[in-house]
Amino acid sequence: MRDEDKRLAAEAAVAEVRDGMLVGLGTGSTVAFAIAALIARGARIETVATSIDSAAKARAGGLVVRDFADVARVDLTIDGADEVDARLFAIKGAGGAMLREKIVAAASVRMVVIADGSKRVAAIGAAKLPVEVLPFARAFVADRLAALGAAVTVRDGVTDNGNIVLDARFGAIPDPAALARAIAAIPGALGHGLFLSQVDAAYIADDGVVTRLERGDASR
Ligand SMILES: O=C[C@H](O)[C@H](O)[C@H](O)COP(=O)(O)O
Repeated sequence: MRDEDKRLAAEAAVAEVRDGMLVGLGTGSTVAFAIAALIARGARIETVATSIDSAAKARAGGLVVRDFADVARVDLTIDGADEVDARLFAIKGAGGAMLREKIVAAASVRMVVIADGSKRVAAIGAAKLPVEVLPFARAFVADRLAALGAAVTVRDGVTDNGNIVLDARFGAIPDPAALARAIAAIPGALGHGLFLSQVDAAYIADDGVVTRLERGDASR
């Protein structure tokens, strides 16, 4: 059922895609359904990808994937999330792609999140918050994150950028904007999974029913 909901959310977001667009492809199991839907539709688009994995999936289906290093503006990005709340605050990065995802989101005219209902929360903060860290700065950044109140673990492996990920568990995040600023100010912390301003809309599917949350929509 969860996979079916991921697929429904992905297809709802893909309905926003128009021929000629440059589309940002996020990363993860939900985005895989969006990539599959774009391929199945034969969409006449170009894409940029936020991970090696998403680029490979898109190219395997015949989509054009441009090098983001040559791109400054993306029309629409579709990405997953680990948690999303009614403010359209999200935590991302369980798959370690949050640094590239945030850059592509920032370059995007519109960014939509797709998720099954398990990702919808009253207030983000229970999920681990991933922080991409220059390997040189591992212990220093871990210490600073602990000083901010997190239980910190070092993730195995490296990101597509060759860096490491520290997972910071805060349990709750009463002031997400202050935390985002504090983490961004740590030298060696290259990016983190708090998305507070980037998400314009979210398609969330719960037991076969897709709900769209739109930024600025008072009915949320
Ligand atoms: O780094 C990974 C990304 O932020 C994903 O978009 C996020 O973790 C959601 O992934 P999934 O759709 O597999 O739950």
